[in-house]
Amino acid sequence: MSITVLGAGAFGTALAVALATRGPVTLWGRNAGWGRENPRLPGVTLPDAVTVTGDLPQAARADTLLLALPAQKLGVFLADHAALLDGKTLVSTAKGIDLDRLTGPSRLIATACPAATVAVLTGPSFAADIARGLPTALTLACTDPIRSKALQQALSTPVLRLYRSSDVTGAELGGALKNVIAIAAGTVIGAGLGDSARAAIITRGFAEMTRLSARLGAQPETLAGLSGLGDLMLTCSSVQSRNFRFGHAIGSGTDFDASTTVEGAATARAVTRLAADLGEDLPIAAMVASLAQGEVSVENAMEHLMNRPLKEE
Ligand SMILES: NC(=O)c1ccc[n+]([C@@H]2O[C@H](COP(=O)([O-])OP(=O)(O)OC[C@H]3O[C@@H](n4cnc5c(N)ncnc54)[C@H](O)[C@@H]3O)[C@@H](O)[C@H]2O)c1
Ligand SMILES: O=P(O)(O)OC[C@H](O)CO
Repeated sequence: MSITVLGAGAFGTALAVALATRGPVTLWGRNAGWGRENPRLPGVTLPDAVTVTGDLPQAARADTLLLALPAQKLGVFLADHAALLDGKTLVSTAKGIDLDRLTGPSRLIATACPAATVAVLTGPSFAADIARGLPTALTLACTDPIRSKALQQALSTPVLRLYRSSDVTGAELGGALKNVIAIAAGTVIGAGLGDSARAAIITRGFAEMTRLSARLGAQPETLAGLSGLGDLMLTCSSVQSRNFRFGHAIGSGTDFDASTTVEGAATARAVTRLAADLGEDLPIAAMVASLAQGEVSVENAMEHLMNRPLKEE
């Protein structure tokens, strides 16, 4: 299997480094002139087995392409380059819901590239950890059982352990929705509301994740796995997470670099629209959408959440 990673941000670069322990990997980036150390992943020197290129037609010759672009950029990228990508095995690593189309990466791929085999690679994993070779476990979701096993074999290493799933919808929703809840958790901690409040927001946030995912066709057990609960735990508990740090900045009223990829901000807005269409009540996601757009103060948002009508768990 020949492998190219499309998208030379922190995660694409980390995946290329990890997979280079198995053989040659091509890493394509639109700005690929930074040499052997990507400023998005400082302190990591690319091994010789990684070829960096800005030539997309050449990079897309591989049969398996890992898409490591932000979710809000993926739809246009796929549409622009469908002629190069269709018919390939396309593995999305993006953790978000497209705000314009209200859909996850797998449907974006299937729409733009109907002849492609679609897979999703997701789960608790910071780029820096993967690039350092720290032990990591991920979910590889694909509905084609033969292709799924082949991908699992090809993308696993002694320190990167992939579990298979056929629930593509559940796997990608877990990864997208946990980013929204991580912003909420960061906000709680940034505002000094304490660890008990964080535990409450994570747990009630998980209830929102499973409720919406079930309405969209996901299996509950997928949400309880690495791609859902596992990634939720990681992202809500670590300052390595950009989503958590973004929330922390909101909660503490401090500045945040707007060029940082924070998937949960746009995804919260997408989730709020999806929930309205489905008649689902997702108060934490709605709160994150409002906070991220500066429409509500942290104090008012928390007061609103705490004073909703009392209910059964
Ligand atoms: N960083 C992590 O730890 C991590 C872990 C797992 C999953 N992810 C997911 O991977 C995805 C990418 O995140 P990241 O951390 O690599 O982000 P990043 O901000 O480090 O990099 C994003 C990359 O996408 C490129 N890009 C943006 N728009 C583009 C376009 N239109 N065409 C081509 N390239 C474009 C940028 O140039 C940049 O290199 C996100 O969905 C994220 O949730 C990230
Ligand atoms: O830095 P974040 O918040 O985008 O999180 C990175 C990964 O998704 C963690 O699994």
